[in-house]
Amino acid sequence: MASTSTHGAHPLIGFIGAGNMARSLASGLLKNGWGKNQIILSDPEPSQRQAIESVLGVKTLADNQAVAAQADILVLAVKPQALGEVAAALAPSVQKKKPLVVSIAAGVRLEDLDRWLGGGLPIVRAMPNTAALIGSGASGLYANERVSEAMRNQAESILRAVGVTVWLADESLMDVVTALSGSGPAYFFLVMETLEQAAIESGLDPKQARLLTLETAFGAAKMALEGHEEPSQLRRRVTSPGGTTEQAVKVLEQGGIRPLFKKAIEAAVNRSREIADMFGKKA
Ligand SMILES: NC(=O)C1=CN([C@@H]2O[C@H](COP(=O)(O)OP(=O)(O)OC[C@H]3O[C@@H](n4cnc5c(N)ncnc54)[C@H](OP(=O)(O)O)[C@@H]3O)[C@@H](O)[C@H]2O)C=CC1
Ligand SMILES: O=C(O)[C@@H]1CCC=N1
Repeated sequence: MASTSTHGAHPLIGFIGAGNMARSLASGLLKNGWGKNQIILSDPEPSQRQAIESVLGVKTLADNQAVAAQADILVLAVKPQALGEVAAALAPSVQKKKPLVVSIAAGVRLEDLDRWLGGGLPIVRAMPNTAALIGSGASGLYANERVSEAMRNQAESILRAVGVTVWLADESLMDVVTALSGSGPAYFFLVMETLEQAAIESGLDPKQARLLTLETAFGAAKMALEGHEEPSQLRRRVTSPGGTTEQAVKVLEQGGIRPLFKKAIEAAVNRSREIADMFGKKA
């Protein structure tokens, strides 16, 4: 096994749960110079483990405790509803090993996770998004007070392997990040679906409608990311006075696109809080 040093230069990173997110992160780490022998994953499903071993070439185990007993950094990547039970079972191992814990579970607060794990641990909470699968993710991070500067850098380097990261000033902002960038890909997919369908209904060939929709979304995102101008300014540049865009944007504004998105974000924020309360009540 790679290293026995705690948080040393070549730490061993263990993933509990080897689903989509854990695989994306492990794959991102490998592309960013981590060695295959620095990564280990546990998952109950044999076919899942076999697939990971053959695709990524990293070790997998069925036993969560065996991973937790050796990992310097332990990434918890099971579904939020499973985390209470999984974390409580890991408590003896993590209390002995004292790893840096990184949780990517949506809506599980640090305080609850720390309690399930037996208390006193350095924990970073992260909210990535599905674009981590292709290395274009965006994550919010928040650390508890036991996380040192070096540990923050370690946690950040894991999430940065699959995209950009921002540190939050307050844990409650995780709910906003979940609503914005965690759920956000779904909003853009919905807009793509809607535009494509409208173009088809206006007579365009479906394949052409798909291609033009996706390339338009990509081109707009790329221009905005280049950062030479604000998105509002870029929008104004497309909107010729008396032209076509002006009419479409007017319909969207009059239809309440801004208050509608505001309401959508608020609904997601509220649900994130509800989920946190629901899981937090579990012993
Ligand atoms: N998907 C997304 O867009 C985002 C997800 N997240 C968070 O990431 C986490 C993982 O999500 P995702 O990868 O999508 O989900 P997946 O369902 O793909 O991954 C979870 C994995 O955990 C395994 N698992 C279940 N029970 C246990 C157990 N007791 N011990 C070890 N492993 C277990 C599952 O196995 P099996 O399939 O056999 O049950 C599965 O392989 C979640 O907490 C989610 O909130 C965060 C941001 C965005
Ligand atoms: O919809 C959800 O609850 C999760 C969290 C962010 C993305 N998917």
